[in-house]
Amino acid sequence: MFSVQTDTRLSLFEGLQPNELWKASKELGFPAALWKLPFSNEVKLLISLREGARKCQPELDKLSPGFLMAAFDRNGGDDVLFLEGDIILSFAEDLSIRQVENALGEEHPDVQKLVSLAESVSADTVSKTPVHYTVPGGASGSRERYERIVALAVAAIKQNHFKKVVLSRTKDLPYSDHFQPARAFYKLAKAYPHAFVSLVSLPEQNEMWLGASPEALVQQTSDGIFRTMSLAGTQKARNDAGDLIPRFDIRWGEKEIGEQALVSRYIVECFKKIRLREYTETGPRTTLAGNLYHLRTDFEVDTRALNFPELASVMLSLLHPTSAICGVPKAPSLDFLRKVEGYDRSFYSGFLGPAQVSGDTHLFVNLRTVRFKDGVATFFAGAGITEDSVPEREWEETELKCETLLKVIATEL
Ligand SMILES: C=C(O[C@H]1C=CC=C(C(=O)O)[C@@H]1O)C(=O)O
Repeated sequence: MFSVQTDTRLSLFEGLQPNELWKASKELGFPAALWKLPFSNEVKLLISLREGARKCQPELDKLSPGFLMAAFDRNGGDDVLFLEGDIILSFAEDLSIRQVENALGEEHPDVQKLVSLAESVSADTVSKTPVHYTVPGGASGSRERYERIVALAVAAIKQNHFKKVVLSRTKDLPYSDHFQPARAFYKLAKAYPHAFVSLVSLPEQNEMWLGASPEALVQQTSDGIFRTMSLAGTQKARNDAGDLIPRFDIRWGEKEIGEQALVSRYIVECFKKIRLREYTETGPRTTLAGNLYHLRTDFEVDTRALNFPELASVMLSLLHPTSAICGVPKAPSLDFLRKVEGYDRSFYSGFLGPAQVSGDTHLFVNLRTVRFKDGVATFFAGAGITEDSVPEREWEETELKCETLLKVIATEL
């Protein structure tokens, strides 16, 4: 187990706001991550006082506190990015600092540099002129391609190549120099209390990722409880008047029930592979994720009772990529994606989240996410294709998924 002398004095950081520290770390080229766990008001900011994120294997029980970020396609186990938790700050809802974990100490020159730059970033630099952007609707060039590959996938499923594949697409929009990522993060965190909201800056890649994920991949808390979930099946959560449809009025069709059952079965198969029978399974239940409802089943294991502390690492390597983002069976559906999807998903549908922060690990699937790079905001969304899929509806589903973020941050771009 890792042990570092951690400085927990508030003094140096007192009065600083997350957006000031965010901007300072970006300017200094330090990788950083800002996040909020589902149903929590506490926001955490992790800053890695190093030139880049290091690469590692996600052996969760052996890691020091940090933030992991993995691409969708790990090519049989490629390393994942690890943002070292040199400084981890916890902010209350009123943005005051609740806790500081500073592994380098207040005297460290990079810590001093960061704090003095953050102090000089005045909150008044926030642009007062709102940049309005009308989200374009209707058909785009890529709609045709997407619907064509959905039709191809349905044909492949009917020919028994696989049972399900999750096909994704992107949507590009420009963003202006006035764009304030930390402000967009707070808007999302407020709009989606149930989601894992995160903002990650990767200076080496010259990109930022903002997202509101509804799907936990692997969680392990300091009391030894391991959790994962199967999440699939999608329906609009609001009627045409914009009112939330009550959860209990939601009815699911055969397509969605089957699609989600495949994900649950996949998780159970992973447990079987390691001969683990002592898990609880709750669901499926209808769960809200932004502007959408999904079907969700929760799985839980007491790793202490089983004396199995490495379960989270083992399950991570078995689960990713799950059938909620790849397909069933995994190998032929992944092969189909690599050949047909036609673009690099990068970190979309990979996983990300804090590892060993206060003894807890919370890794989420990188869904409902947008990448900011070179003036282009790229939204990513996918839909589970089964033999009952209708290409037009799947496209519309991906539009709804893009809207999860767009609705909240369009005026910020
Ligand atoms: C692949 C995505 O969502 C997954 C998670 C929930 C429901 C899904 C679905 O209904 O297809 C997807 O499996 C995405 O948001 O890009």
